[in-house]
Formats: sequence, C-alpha cells, structure tokens
Amino acid sequence: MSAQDTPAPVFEVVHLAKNFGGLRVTNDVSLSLRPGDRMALIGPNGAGKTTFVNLVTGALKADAGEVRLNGESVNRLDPIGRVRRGLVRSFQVTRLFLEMTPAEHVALAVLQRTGRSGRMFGNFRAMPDVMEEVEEQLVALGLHDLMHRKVREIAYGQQRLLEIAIALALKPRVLLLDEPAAGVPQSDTGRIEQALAGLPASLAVLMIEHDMDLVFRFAKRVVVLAAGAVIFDGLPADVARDDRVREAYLGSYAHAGHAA
Ligand SMILES: Nc1ncnc2c1ncn2[C@@H]1O[C@H](COP(=O)(O)OP(=O)(O)OP(=O)(O)O)[C@@H](O)[C@H]1O
Repeated sequence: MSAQDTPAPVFEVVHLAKNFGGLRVTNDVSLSLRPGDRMALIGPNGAGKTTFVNLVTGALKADAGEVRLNGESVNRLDPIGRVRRGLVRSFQVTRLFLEMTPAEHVALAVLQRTGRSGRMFGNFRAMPDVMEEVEEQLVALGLHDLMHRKVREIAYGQQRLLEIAIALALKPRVLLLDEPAAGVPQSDTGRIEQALAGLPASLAVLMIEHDMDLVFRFAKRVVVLAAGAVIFDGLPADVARDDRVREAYLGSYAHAGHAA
C-alpha cells in the first residue's frame, strides 16, 4: 500500500500527561488510530489504562498533551462534545437503567445523536426512523428478541452487548471498549467476540482488555502501558516475547505478592 492509500489518523493522542499529586499516572503517551484499526491497550494492574481512557474522553483534564479527532484538538471539549465529534466510549453496564428496555436505551442514543430532545422520548415508537435504527442495532447484536424486556431481566452478557449497541447508535468514528468481556461467563464470551468481529469496518476501535485470548483474536496492534508510559506498540505476535513487557508483567505480579 502506498502512502497515498493510507488514510489519515482519525484519533491521535500526543504527549499526553497526568499526575495525581506526585504520582505520574500518564507519562508522555502518544498513539494514533486510522479508520478500520483494531488496537488493544493492555498493561498490568495500576498501569494507568483507566486514567488514559478518562483523559481521552474528557472525564479527566490532562496536565499536558493533546487529543485530536480528525486532526483537530478536542482538548477544550467536554465528554459530550467529544461524543458529538465521534469519540464514543462503550456505555457501562453499571449505567444501564434496569427498569428500561434495550429498545428504550438505543432510542435514547439515537434521539441524542440526532439532536432531538429527551422530551420526545415518550413518543419514539411513533418515529419510524428511530424505530428502524433501534431494530437494526439490536438485530445486529442478536438482541432483537429481547428488545422490549427490562434490562434487569436479561443476562449479563446480553447487557454487555447492549452497551455496544448503545455506543454504535451514537455512530462513532472512534470506539473505546472498556473490558467488553469482563464478568461475562465463558459460555457467552463467543457472542461478545462475534459482536466485535461484526463492528463496522471503517470504525477505529481501541479495546482495553485483560483477557489475552480475546486481545490476540481481536487486535491487529497492541499497545502496552506500564507505570503510565507506553513500553510497547506493535504486532500482537511480538508482544509476548518483548523483554520490557515481560518485566512489567512479572514485576507487577511480584509486587502484588503472586509467585512470579
Ligand atoms: N483519582 C486518583 N487519585 C490518585 N491516584 C489515582 C487516582 N486514580 C488512579 N490513581 C492511581 O493511578 C494509577 C493508575 O490507575 P488506573 O486505574 O488508571 O490504572 P489501570 O491500569 O486502569 O488499573 P486496573 O487495570 O487495575 O484497573 C494507580 O496507581 C492508581 O492508584
């Protein structure tokens, strides 16, 4: 592929830094994603993954550095402003409304994206364009049969699929998936993987995940964070034999009192 064929990055993080008191939790982190990229961000406990996600979504303010979407800085935008520019973090199960249905959750996301007021929510079933999208998203994630059930009645794995459906209803260009398979029983992780495999081809995806099997099956590129800094950025096939990565993981196990 020539340089001309390579699309420009849709998401760039440039020299991002954050301290908590004297602790440098994000240390000069730079990375970028192009449309269609499938990247996993991994690292031992306490490496700074959650802080990194909070900085890029705008939930936390960085001390230095820049986050860019489509080449433009979004540093001044709050999380909602960044969602409008196409940076969407998968909604967390803990933020789902247990008494609401999957259809209602996805409808709310469609109404938000299309700039319609929450007051229209009561009437969304009468809006053909909203209903069409709701059905399309829920069919794509295998949740169609459950669309009118209450969230509290559906299995945890299905709730996690609903998180992805809500995120996709916001029509992201960049999707941050925070441990999409965490807490899901082994018997249901196949459905999560299927959903990840079916994500729109042009979407840039950054997945934070502890499950290495899932990382290796999903990611085309892996970034490893340790003590807030990027210590590896490369192919999944090379990550396990990288000395710095091995040291970081062994060090963290030893620190946590596990046999290294
Ligand atoms: N609000 C805060 N104030 C002070 N220190 C914090 C704060 N949030 C996180 N930290 C510290 O920053 C470091 C990175 O934490 P973070 O949660 O980002 O790591 P992580 O890689 O997501 O970890 P895990 O995989 O265990 O969730 C840790 O040492 C943590 O104790």
